[in-house]
Amino acid sequence: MFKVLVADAIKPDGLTPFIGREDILVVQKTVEEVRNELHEFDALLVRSATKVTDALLDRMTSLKIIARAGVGVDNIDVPSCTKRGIIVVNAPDGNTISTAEHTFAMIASLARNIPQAHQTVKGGGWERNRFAGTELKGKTLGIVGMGRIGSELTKRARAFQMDVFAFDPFLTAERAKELQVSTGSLEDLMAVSDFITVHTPLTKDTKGLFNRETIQKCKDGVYLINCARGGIIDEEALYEAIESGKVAGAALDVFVEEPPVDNRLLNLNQIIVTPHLGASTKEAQLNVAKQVAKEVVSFVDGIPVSNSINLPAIPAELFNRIQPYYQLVKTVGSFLSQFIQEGIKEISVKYGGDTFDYDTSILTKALVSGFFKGRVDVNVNEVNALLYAKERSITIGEKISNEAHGYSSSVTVKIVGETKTMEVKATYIKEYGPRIFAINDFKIDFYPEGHILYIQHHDRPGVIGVVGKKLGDMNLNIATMQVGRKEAGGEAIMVLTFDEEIPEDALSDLASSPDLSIVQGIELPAY
Ligand SMILES: NC(=O)c1ccc[n+]([C@@H]2O[C@H](COP(=O)([O-])OP(=O)(O)OC[C@H]3O[C@@H](n4cnc5c(N)ncnc54)[C@H](O)[C@@H]3O)[C@@H](O)[C@H]2O)c1
Ligand SMILES: O=C(O)CC[C@@H](O)C(=O)O
Repeated sequence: MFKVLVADAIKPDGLTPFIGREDILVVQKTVEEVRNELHEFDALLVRSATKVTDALLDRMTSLKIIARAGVGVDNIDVPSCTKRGIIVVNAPDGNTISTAEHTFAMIASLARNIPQAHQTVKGGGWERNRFAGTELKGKTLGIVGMGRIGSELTKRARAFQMDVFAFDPFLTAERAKELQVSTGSLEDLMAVSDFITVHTPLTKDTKGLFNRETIQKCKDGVYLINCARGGIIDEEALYEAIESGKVAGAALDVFVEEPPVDNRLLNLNQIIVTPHLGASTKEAQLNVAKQVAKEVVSFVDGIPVSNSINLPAIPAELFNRIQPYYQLVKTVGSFLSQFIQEGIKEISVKYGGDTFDYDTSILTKALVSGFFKGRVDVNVNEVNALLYAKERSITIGEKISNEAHGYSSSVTVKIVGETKTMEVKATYIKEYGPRIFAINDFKIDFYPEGHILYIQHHDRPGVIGVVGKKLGDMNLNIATMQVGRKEAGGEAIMVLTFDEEIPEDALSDLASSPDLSIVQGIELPAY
């Protein structure tokens, strides 16, 4: 049973993708409520309340996937998840419209002092002069961060006849033209904008982007809006700038500490605030809950997730195309791993032929994870495979070439160990399935699945008979057998498959035969 912990307030209507799945158990409780069963959960669904720290991950030993019902993953220790092979997914576009609408509501409220006026009237006041505002028409809105929310905001600004000036280092001239916005540096934006709103993630570059020094570069009487993450506008600097009159007002949906405790900004009339409500609409919450629940279901079904933070995205159509090689490289990794039982220095792969016209890094990650699976007792998968190898100073090489060795496509995988080097060539043939067609330059052709016996021997009459007799005496039935050699009378190999696992004593008995130089049992997963 795959156990999912829904730890934060995630809309139950959004959990419909789990309905009818008898293999998935969904538990809606906080981390505290299930503190003694944390090790049992395979998936964790959160919003921003649950802090997914390294310490929590230590206790969730079965965790395979964390889904954030929203955009920002700053409440999740993503590097620690990556190290542990835990996939982190989010719901990047489910709350875009709601957050853009909320931001625009904040801009309009600031311009017309609506929250302050509302409060005064409710208190019996009627101060029309005090709350006179400013028109948005003809004013410049500076948008820092022109991603999903920033881009949506431009449409709302245009409807109010505002000019938009954008700053985003990743915004192309073509996209800016499409969005009908002027662009320039952050300083240019500060110099021309009457209202400035930030829509970036909180990173080391964006933390304190608006600080004592940079705020001084803004127009006098500017309005600042933050509906992204607390800290992008430095809270102390903002307080001082409002007190001095440099900033006319600010709207904050987010704070460095949430909820804000003893925050002086809350004492200022020029500040309007909401309690991190950007994404809090029924539509956004339904969208994000559905998106992340679908991701978890895909994960359970072995379909690649679409919005992973620590894995490359693979569209379903591409995955269907690469799937045969995805599984093949894992199998080849496992095959080689069972041969080379010593320290590894290098794993390299060459992709040959026309199948590989896409980013093959996911295949390389699958290969490396296939190599380590079963070899080490930590969870090595596509999320952490390259990091795991790097931490152990194992060089990973990847090349694309035209050479497919007579097939339409093939992969060549080489492992360099402390004392041994081994190379396998494999392909996938439609309707025949996967084939290993060369091992260390021995030509061979077999289906890499199940219980396999690899034997290396000298090519001379009678050796095959010796092997057959020994196996017969042990009552082991050979399912298939392939032989390969480089030249007559030289070294040769046999690859035999069996319907059942080859017992250890059978392997040691064969290994004691002077005719056989290598005897290796190999277990591979079924296709
Ligand atoms: N208040 C809320 O409830 C709420 C809801 C949703 C999202 N958010 C926040 O809003 C942020 C933006 O969301 P989004 O969906 O638009 O994300 P996005 O990834 O689509 O856009 C972020 C943009 O920021 C840009 N950027 C990154 N660093 C920058 C820098 N130093 N200077 C300028 N631009 C920079 C990126 O190029 C990108 O275009 C999220 O990171 C999240 O933290 C808040
Ligand atoms: O869960 C929420 O309501 C906040 C979501 C928001 O901050 C986000 O990053 O998507």
